[in-house]
Amino acid sequence: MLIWIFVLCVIIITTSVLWKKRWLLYHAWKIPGPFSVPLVGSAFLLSATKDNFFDLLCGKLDSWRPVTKFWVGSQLYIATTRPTDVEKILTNCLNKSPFYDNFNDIMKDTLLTAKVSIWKEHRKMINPSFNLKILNSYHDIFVNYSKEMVKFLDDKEGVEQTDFLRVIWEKTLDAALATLTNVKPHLVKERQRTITLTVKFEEILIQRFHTFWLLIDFFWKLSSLHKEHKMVCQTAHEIAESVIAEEYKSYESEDRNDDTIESKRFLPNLTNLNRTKQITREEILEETSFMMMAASETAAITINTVLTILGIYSDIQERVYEELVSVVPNIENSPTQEEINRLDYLERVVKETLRLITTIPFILRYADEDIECDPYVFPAGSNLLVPLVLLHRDSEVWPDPENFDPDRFLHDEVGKRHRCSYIPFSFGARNCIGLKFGMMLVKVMVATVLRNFKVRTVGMNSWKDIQWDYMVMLKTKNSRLRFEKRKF
Ligand code: HEM
Repeated sequence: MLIWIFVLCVIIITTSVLWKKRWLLYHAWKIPGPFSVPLVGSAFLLSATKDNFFDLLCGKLDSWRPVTKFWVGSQLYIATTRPTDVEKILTNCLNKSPFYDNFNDIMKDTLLTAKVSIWKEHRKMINPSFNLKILNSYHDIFVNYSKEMVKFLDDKEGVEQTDFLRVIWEKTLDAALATLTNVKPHLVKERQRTITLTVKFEEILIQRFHTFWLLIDFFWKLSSLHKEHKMVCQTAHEIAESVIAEEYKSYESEDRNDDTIESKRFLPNLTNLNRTKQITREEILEETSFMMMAASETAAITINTVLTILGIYSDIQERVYEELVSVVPNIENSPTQEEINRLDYLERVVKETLRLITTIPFILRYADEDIECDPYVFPAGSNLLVPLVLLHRDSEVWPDPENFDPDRFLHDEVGKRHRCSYIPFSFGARNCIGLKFGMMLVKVMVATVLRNFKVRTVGMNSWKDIQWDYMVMLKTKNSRLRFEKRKF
């Protein structure tokens, strides 16, 4: 008897779940996709170690392109590499996928993760701090931290750099603090630990994703990894709190003038808005913690990848150097903002690097409503995966896509492509707020290093020899760089 009651309950629950999801299932059914089994979906096709997950995911999505659906448990994922679909998704779906909830312990209601209602308010408050006038005032600060990198390399000339990313990251973190806040970086105790903690946070998440029982919340919360994760998040917040405390101190000690450019920077601006109760201190803490990481890590990774690529393709590096010498003839002079803007070839090199090796290779949105992408409907309730890295390597858009060729970004070539065929900073209202900041910082740092040094990548002949560490961002794993001082 009991067994029959149990079977009946299972049938009732399954039918009611299927009934609730009938539209999702109906539209999903029409979209092509790999084999999937009840409860697990197609997740077993994506099971891999952390070392080969990125290649496996790219390989599978590539073989299922241009549009595919797959199930991970009860969650429907739809991936597309058609630029027209991508434009619709990034314009209409501003909410992030529930996948981003994994970051909630360290950054809950931040620009990256917040639900659209909170995001809209925060973005409106933060946008003015990224206008061109304010960004232009950062140029000299970026130059100063670039010179520190040159000084570091002068002291270590000829020494093989096996973790140059860390060296760059320390400089980009200081540059972010010196520009986005009014705090002098050296006053922030243990700021270098932020980097160690960020790396640890990412490692813990990777370990969680690759241990299937840790994906179940109940087991995750009982695990020692979760305890470690909590400790990392707490310490990261303490460091961000110390930045905010310094900001408040400088706020109180100086004669206030709210019309200066300095008062419009990211943190001073939020501190002002806190006085008028438009944002809480808790929200400022979350946003600051995330912004420092977003600004410093993405830029550092991009600079490291550009240098690694130029170390491999020495002919391209020589062209960058020739351009640098013609635009900034006197090595004693730091490049001015106007000179940096004239480095067209360097800009094309950075863009081509971000095409082939997209720092953030995937983004995920959530469909709150049905999105029509002829002949399919991406139904409300699905997770929409935009594989930027595959979009950027689509042979129908990019002839010989695996060839590193900066001239793809010559003005006339750009005009021939769909505007969503190249979007390393995402697209639409929820794109990267730091696009211009990031491009400026990357160009200034790379230009300053290459004006002084020739870089060589040890043991690699092609970008395909680079191995990758993937967790949200794509970092080089095996890059060994050697710097030789240029003779003048
Ligand atoms: C230099 C290389 C950079 C790249 C390739 C990059 C790329 C991206 C991408 C693809 C997104 C969308 C992420 C998603 O939707 O999941 C994003 C978002 C974001 N980025 Fe960047 N970024 C860079 C630098 C920066 C810098 C320097 C800052 C800060 C100064 C920054 C701040 C942000 C913020 C706050 C968001 C969330 C925006 C929102 O949802 O409103 N990024 N970035």
